[in-house]
Formats: sequence, C-alpha cells, structure tokens
Amino acid sequence: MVTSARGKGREDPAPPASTPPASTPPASTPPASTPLDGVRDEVVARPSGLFDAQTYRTSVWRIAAQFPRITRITFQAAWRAGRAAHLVTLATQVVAALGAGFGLYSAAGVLRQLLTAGASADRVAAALPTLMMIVVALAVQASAETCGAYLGKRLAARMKRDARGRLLDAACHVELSAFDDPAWHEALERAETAGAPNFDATHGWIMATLHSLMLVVAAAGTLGVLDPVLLVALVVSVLPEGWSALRAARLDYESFHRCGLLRRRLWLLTRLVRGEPRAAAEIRAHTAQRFVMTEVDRIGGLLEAEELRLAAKHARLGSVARALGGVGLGAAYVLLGVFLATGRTPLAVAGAALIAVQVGRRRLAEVVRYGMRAYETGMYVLDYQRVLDDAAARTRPRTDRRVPVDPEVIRVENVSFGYHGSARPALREVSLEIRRGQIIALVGENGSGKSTLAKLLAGLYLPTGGRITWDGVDLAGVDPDSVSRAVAMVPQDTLHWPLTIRDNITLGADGPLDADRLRYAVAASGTDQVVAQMPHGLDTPLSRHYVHGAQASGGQWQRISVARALYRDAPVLVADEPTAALDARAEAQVYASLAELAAGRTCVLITHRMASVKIADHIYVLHEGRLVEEGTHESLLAAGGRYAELYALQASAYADDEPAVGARVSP
Ligand SMILES: Nc1ncnc2c1ncn2[C@@H]1O[C@H](COP(=O)(O)OP(=O)(O)OP(=O)(O)O)[C@@H](O)[C@H]1O
Repeated sequence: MVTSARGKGREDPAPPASTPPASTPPASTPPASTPLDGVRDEVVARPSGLFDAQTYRTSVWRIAAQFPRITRITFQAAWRAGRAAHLVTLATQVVAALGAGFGLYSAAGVLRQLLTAGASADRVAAALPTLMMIVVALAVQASAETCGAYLGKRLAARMKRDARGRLLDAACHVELSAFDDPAWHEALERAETAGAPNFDATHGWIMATLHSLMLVVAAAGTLGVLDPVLLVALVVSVLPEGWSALRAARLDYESFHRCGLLRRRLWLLTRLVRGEPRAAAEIRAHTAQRFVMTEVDRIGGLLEAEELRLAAKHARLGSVARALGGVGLGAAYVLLGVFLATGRTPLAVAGAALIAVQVGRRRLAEVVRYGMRAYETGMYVLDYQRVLDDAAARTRPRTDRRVPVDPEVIRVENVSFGYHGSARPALREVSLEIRRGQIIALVGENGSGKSTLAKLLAGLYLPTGGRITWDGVDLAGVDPDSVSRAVAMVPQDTLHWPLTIRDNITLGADGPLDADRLRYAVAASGTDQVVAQMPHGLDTPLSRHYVHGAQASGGQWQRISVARALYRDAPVLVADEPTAALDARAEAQVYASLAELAAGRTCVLITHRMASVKIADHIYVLHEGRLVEEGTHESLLAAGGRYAELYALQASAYADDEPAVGARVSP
C-alpha cells in the first residue's frame, strides 16, 4: 500500500506542489499577458546550498545511510524536550514488542499442542497454561502501547514547541545580511513550515518502526525455528511495498522543494490580502484586486496541477505494489502448501508458520511503511538542521568583548559595503569621525547610502571593507547585542508592532519600567498628543486585529518611534528621517528634544529637510555611496557644492520670487 507520504507540517500553511511541464500549462493558467509572465519559470528544481538536491534521488542505501542521522537529530530533540518521557517511550516500545513476541511464539506452541494426537479435552487442557500466558503477554503489550502513545503525545507537543523556538531564536540572531539573501528566506520558510512541525512526527514514526521491527524479529525468529526457507518467502513478499513507499516519498520531497518559491509567493500574497490593513487599502485604491486574484489563481492552478500529478503517480505506484505484494504472498502460501504436501512440514508447524508469516508480513510491511514515513518526515528534519547550521554560520560568534559603554569617538575608516547579491556597492571607501556630544548629519539624494551608513554605524551590518571603531574597538570583534544596546534607533520605516503604546515605547529596553523616563519620552516626542486621542491611553493596542485596538497614523507611529529612542537612553542615537511624516509643530518639538538629548551623546541624523540639517554640528554629504563633501552648514553653503545646491533647491520652494521648478541638482 502506498501512503500519501506527506510531511504533516507541510499540510498546514502550504500544500506541496510542483512543476507542471512547460508544454502543458494547467487549465487555470491566466491569459498569456499577465504582468507576472516573466516569473513563470520560478517552478524549477533549484538546488540551493541549503537543499540537498541529491536527497530525493534516493536509493535504499542512501536511505539506510541517512537513517542514523535522522534518528540522532530527532532523539536529541526528544532528549531536550523531556529525557524521562523519551526514555520511558523507548522502554514501552521494547516491553510491547517483547509481549507481542512472546505471545506469537506461544501461539505456535498452542497450535502444536492442539494439533497433536489425543483426546480434544486433554489437548485443550494441555494448551490452557500457554493460552493464559498469551493473554497476559497481550495485556502487557496493550498497556505498554497505551502508555507509550500517551507519553509520545506529551513529548510531541514539547518537541514541536522546542523546534519552533530554536528556529526563531536562530532567526533572531543571524546577521541582518541573511535577510537580504532569498535562499535564506526560502530555507527559513521550509524549516518553519515543514521542519519544525515534523520533529514529533519523525519521532513517532521512528518509534513505530522500531516497534514493528522488534515484532518482525519475533515473527522471523519463530519462523526461523520452524523453517528458515519460509523466512525468505516472507521477505520477498514485502519488497514491492518497500519499493513503492520509497518512490512515493521521493516524489513528494522533490515536489515540495520544486514548489518552494511558489508556495512562498502564495503565502506572501495571502498575508497581504488578509493580514495587512495598509495592503487592504492599497489593493482597493489601485484597483489591484484582479491583479492579485489572477496571480493567486495562477499559483493555485500550478499547485493543484502538481497535487493531481502526484496523486496519479501515487495511485499507479500503489496498484503495482499491491499486485506484486499479492504475488509474493501467494508464492509464500504455495511454498507452504508444497512443504505440507511433501511432508517436509507437519500440519501443526504449518499452522504456526502461517500465523508467523501473516504477522511477520504485516509487521514487515509496517517497518517499510513507517520507516519510509520516518525517512520522509526526517528529510524535513534534516533540512531544518541544515538551516540551523547555516544560521550558526551566519551568526557572529558570541564573545565577551563588549563595545565601550559611552564612546568618546566613533570612527568610520575607509568603509565599503555591498548588499548581498548586489553588484553595485552601496558605500565606497567612506571615512568620517563622530565625537561624543556632536550631532552629525548625513545628507544626500535617494539611494546615496545614508541609511546603509546609519545601519553600519549602529552595528546592524558589518562593513565588507574597512572598519568602524568605537574608541578604537572594532565593531566586528564585539558582541553585537552590546552594540545594539548602546544604540537608540529611529528607523526610516518604523515597524508597526501590534502592541500597546506603552510596550511599543519600552520594548527591548533594559531594566524595569522607568515611569519618569516614559513620561519624558512621551512628552518630548509629542506622543502625549497621540495618547490623549486613544481610547485606552498608553494601554491602547495599536492594531485593528484587537477588539480594543486602534489604528495610528503614519505621523503618530513616527512619534512613537522617536519616543522609543528617547526612552532607551542610549549613548548613541541614530535617527533616519525621524520627522518625515510629522507635522511642522511636531517636527520642531522633536528637533528641540534631539538637540537637548545630544548633549553628552553621539547623534547621527539623516534627513532630507535641509532646514533641519542646520542643527547638526557637522554635515557629511554622500553621493552614490561616496563621501563627497563635509563641513558645517555655513562652510558647505559657502563652498557652493552639492549641499549648497540641494539647500537652494529646497529653499526656493519657500521663496515667492524663485520658483522651484527648473532648479536642478548636478548629476
Ligand atoms: N537591503 C538591501 N538590499 C540590496 N540593496 C539595498 C538594500 N537596501 C538598500 N539597498 C541599495 O543600496 C543603495 C543605498 O541605499 P540607502 O537606503 O542606503 O540609500 P539612502 O541614501 O538612505 O536613500 P533614501 O534617501 O531614499 O532613504 C541603494 O542603491 C539601494 O537600492
């Protein structure tokens, strides 16, 4: 029999699917002119570093070779989840198998006693003690199985939780650059949706395989004692099932990998449509419903076609396996009949052998089937482990070396940086210096590298060339958390945490809640006006997903983001367009607070509002990743370069006599 051979975790968020041949598109494929035509070839087997492309071209030997690894990783996870439960589960399997084996062997004895010559009553009386022992053995087997099943369930819940926790913990600590790598996203998705949920299943299948294997040994032992030739017949009769289960698992695994990108695309679209209020508004505003639904339908069609293709292959494999298995079993029976007819095997022994063949065959089939399920779900566990190993390689090694708590001088020394997969560097040989108590401003056109430099200064990325030091200590050699703790950041696109306003402001800060500091941060950022409008004040959850939740505007979110940075009380403040969404009054208030806060701190400010740049002590102008000018506002204006040009361009927008239209910035 062919099982569906699907990892159970995969059924949850995204069913497996795969490539329909390019020449036979599925019926639901939209007309040829969809805007996403160019990405049709996304459904291809793309071996990545995190995917063992050889795995699905599997031979029996390869499976056998993988089994110890799968078992080791799974048992380690079970050990972590609950040592006692894991050991007792193992013990119950052994006890259950011993009970069943004893029952089987005794059954052969009972038959022999019943089929020997003599009065029926005497024969039954003689068999009674053995029968009683069989009953006891079966009771022991049943109790052990029930106990094992219960403990297995408890262990399963814990293993799943642990596996998800370890993965998310790894994802929280990898270098930010990992998230610029599509391979990482894909591997993480697979590990989360298929790897983590399959740990408990793999553990269960391994246990079931062991259990059945022990029963096979018991049956084979019985059969071996009765007639070893029948043992060979038993093995041959179950081979077709093993072959078909192997083929089915390979097909599913291959399909799952081939469709990874499709599933992720569908998942992203689904999340946009059902989970993102901003997306909901934009989908309507741009009348993008048809666009989205066409793509959803196209991907759904491809995935469905693949499901159908797999179902047909499974059905074909199943029928061939069943037919061959029937032939094998028939051959075993014929052999037994021949032995009986020729007098090689007495009737009592033949009866016992028949039971042993049936039990052995059923259990051997279970070994193959459960073993294949263990192998199949185990492949996702191996994937999961590969992702964890990859995450470890992408994570800066932990070290006790910390960044200076309150740096006197931060130096950027000849720093270059390129994003993953990007041929063009975002920063080229930039050098600058920031002293404590200074506000420096980074100025430049879109894409000139300001945010990138800010992220490097905050230790979120490490330079690909050059170095950044805090009081001479290279950020590359210190514990990254120590850098993050010393930096308060107002990012350009602040994340809308679905938390209360209070939690939005205080999240991530060390120590217990400081009510005075919270009050100051709320007032200095203008968040007090946001709080005043909210139904539950600071305790209002900022998400429409909650019954008592509220939706903040873009400017209100920005005030909260500034409040978070002010509350953090860190020696280094990095503000990337902190007032882009603020009204004029709030902007003035934020800049006054920043100026006040800058005393005794190091402040990096990025803004396109040239009037605000004036609060900076020193200004650096970036252009296409290079530092092209630096100085004070006055000196840069006097120099008449790019800064002066940008300034004049903005200033002209406010001047009555000088229209901005026509003003140009040098290329
Ligand atoms: N995560 C990323 N992956 C790849 N390239 C990126 C990434 N982030 C930024 N870039 C590229 O790096 C360059 C510099 O981007 P950056 O965001 O630093 O510019 P910026 O000066 O802050 O621009 P803006 O004024 O628009 O905020 C740009 O060419 C941008 O396309």
